[in-house]
Amino acid sequence: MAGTKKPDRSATTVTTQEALDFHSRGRPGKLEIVPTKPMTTQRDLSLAYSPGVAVPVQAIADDPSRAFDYTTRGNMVAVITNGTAILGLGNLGALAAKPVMEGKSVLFKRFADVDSIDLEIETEDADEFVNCVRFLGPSFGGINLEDIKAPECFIIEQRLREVMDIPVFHDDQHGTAIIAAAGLINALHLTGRDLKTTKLVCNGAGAAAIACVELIKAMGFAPENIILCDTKGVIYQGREAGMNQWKSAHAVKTDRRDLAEALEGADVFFGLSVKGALTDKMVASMAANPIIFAMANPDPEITPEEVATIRDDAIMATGRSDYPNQVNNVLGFPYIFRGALDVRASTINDDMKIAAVEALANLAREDVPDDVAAAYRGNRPRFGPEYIIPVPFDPRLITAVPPAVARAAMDSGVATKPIVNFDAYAHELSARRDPLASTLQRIYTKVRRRPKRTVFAEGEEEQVMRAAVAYANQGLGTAFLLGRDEEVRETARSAGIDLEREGIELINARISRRVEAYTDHLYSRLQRKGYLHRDCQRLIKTDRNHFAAAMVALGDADAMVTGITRNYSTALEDIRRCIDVRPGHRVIGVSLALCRGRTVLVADTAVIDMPDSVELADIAEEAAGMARRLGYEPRVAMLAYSTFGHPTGERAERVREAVRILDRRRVDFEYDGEMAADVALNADIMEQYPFCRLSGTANVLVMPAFHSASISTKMLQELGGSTVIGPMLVGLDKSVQIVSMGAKDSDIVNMAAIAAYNAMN
Ligand SMILES: NC(=O)C1=CN([C@@H]2O[C@H](COP(=O)(O)OP(=O)(O)OC[C@H]3O[C@@H](n4cnc5c(N)ncnc54)[C@H](OP(=O)(O)O)[C@@H]3O)[C@@H](O)[C@H]2O)C=CC1
Ligand SMILES: CC(=O)C(=O)O
Ligand SMILES: [Mg+2]
Repeated sequence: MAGTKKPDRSATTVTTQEALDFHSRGRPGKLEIVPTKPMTTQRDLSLAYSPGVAVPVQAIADDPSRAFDYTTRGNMVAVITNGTAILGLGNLGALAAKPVMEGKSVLFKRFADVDSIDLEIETEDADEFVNCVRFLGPSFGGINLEDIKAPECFIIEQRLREVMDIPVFHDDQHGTAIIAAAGLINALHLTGRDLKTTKLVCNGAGAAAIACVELIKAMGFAPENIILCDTKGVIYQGREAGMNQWKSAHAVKTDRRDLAEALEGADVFFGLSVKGALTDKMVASMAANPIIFAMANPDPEITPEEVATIRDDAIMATGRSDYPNQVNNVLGFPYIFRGALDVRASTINDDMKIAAVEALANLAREDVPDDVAAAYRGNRPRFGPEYIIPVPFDPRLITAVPPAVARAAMDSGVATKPIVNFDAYAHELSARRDPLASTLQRIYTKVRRRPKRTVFAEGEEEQVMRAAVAYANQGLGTAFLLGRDEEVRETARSAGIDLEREGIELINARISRRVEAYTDHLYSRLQRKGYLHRDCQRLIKTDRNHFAAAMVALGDADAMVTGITRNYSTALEDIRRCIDVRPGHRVIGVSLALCRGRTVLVADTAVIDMPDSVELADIAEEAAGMARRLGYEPRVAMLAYSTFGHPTGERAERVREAVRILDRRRVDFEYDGEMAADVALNADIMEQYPFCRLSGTANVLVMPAFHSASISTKMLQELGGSTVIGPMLVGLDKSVQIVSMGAKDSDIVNMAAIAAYNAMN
């Protein structure tokens, strides 16, 4: 059997500094609350607050189910902890747990569009905890308990389930059990084992471990074949030290007394304890084709590398995202709550959990279609020892797990609002995916498969260094940092950035062996534009953009990113001296904007000031090409202040002429215009023009001029809360991206990834 010899760690570990910066940058933490209704006028105030608010108040008082229509309750889950078992870090208190809880809330939103808020409760007393939570029911559609240690977690969950009429779900218990069970079913299948005769040892007898063992027993595992261990060794019948009723329920008759003895000849190891608990010797003593799920976080009981040095017949899983087979409850809680909320389930019962197990296990056995393959690092995964469970970024999860959970809730009688049309429900679920994140994910994945050498022209800047490190760390390729050695190293030292790592190369233009070749290249292009050879040499030696662009022009780098120290047009001028326009193309800027779940490309946001009709048609073609490269089938709206001839005017006529040019060119994408932005983006308004040739609302907006493009994208960003990426430069013969001045390291990495991606297209 293929073993775990080469764990894929291409998106490798982050540094301590990166983790702290990520959390402190901008608004501290990972969450903010954003209103969903306007609150700008006296009327808004009257509706949202007094007197208008009294109307839904009365409606809810008359019929409590109306709270789901008039408040956030139906889509809101509280993530609640007391911090007594934070990951595998132990009892570090409620406050220290907050980053994990904020993280869980963000994952709820990111993966399943469930709104969520974290609540940290400062007590270790189960009664106090229960009393604190039990009265919060009206605020939420569900309660996700997190990182509360055993045995208190069992008492707390049980009591809350009894007194609350919404789902109460301890994620570390049931989320973990569901994912581990799904992975186990597939691992047993791959190793030809029968559930009823397999021998399993679980290290840890806390929240996660007890729930895992209970679930697999419910699925048919023989109780006598499961041995639980804790800090005191094997939990055997008659043991007294460190016991409680939940451990006792799983005590077995055995002479084995410690983990090493328990594991001799065992088929399966479940680690839900602490880092390093499993030794080489123990792994060696297990049966042939052992199944090892080392699930402690952040560091597993044993690493895949360690197992690979001992044997090559193991199926290995961890809780981490940087190895294959991530058995982590992130695959469960967002989707389980999505399904439960969508049918307004009163609880999450065993049928719903088992439905989730089956949905996850089956998904891993399905062929991975092209558009989904992008969610996976490396090669397209195929069901096997290194792929027993889907990855969290698999976009199929949202349409696979919630419907299964919802159906099970309906069948088991706990759904108060059954789903009538499951096809329509599947569409609704797809629309909840974050399209921009999927686009970026696809770009990152493709680049990881064919890593590129990208030159970061402004290598002396701190955020550029961070971006270069992230670029290399994420397996996107080699990052060339351009700058004077001493300056670069000094800045890195004082900022605590470690540049001495694989994938980072410092390049000093002044002493580079390639200065002559780059100078000759530049001179051949500029000699008839008033430049002497020595002028070109000075530009190459002293100007980072010229040197970097020459590197790309002569094939010493695949892609380039610049822009934080120089304005866009100056940087573009520098680059154009070294790099041609791609034959038959035009250089423009395209911005990608995500607003309220919709993604649109806007062009030209960077280059042509006042385009004429031919230029507008060219912009439409370039933008449509970019849309296709990013995975969108373009529907291009040629925008103006007027719609299909009304009102008339000189600029509108230019846009109309551009449409006629596109007609004559017989381009192979949908386009129409001129039209106003609301016609392009609002299906109801577009319907008033039944002759419009767009088959749906536009996803590419060609603006009548640079100023309207730039102004509208910036307004979208600042006032509309949109995420805007770009302008992305298209039409050059080599791949270059220019970020905006003062861009953050994360923006720079995204643009570097886009540059690397364009370099392969
Ligand atoms: N991959 C995933 O999705 C998840 C992973 N986990 C991981 O599981 C682990 C436990 O979490 P949780 O159940 O919530 O915590 P709990 O505090 O409820 O349980 C911890 C258990 O681990 C046992 N333990 C601690 N150290 C050792 C050791 N050296 N040898 C054997 N047993 C040990 C404890 O034993 P004793 O009873 O004697 O104190 C206890 O039974 C953590 O590392 C956590 O990150 C948890 C949830 C999800
Ligand atoms: C993943 C998780 O919830 C934990 O390790 O606690
Ligand atoms: Mg947890």
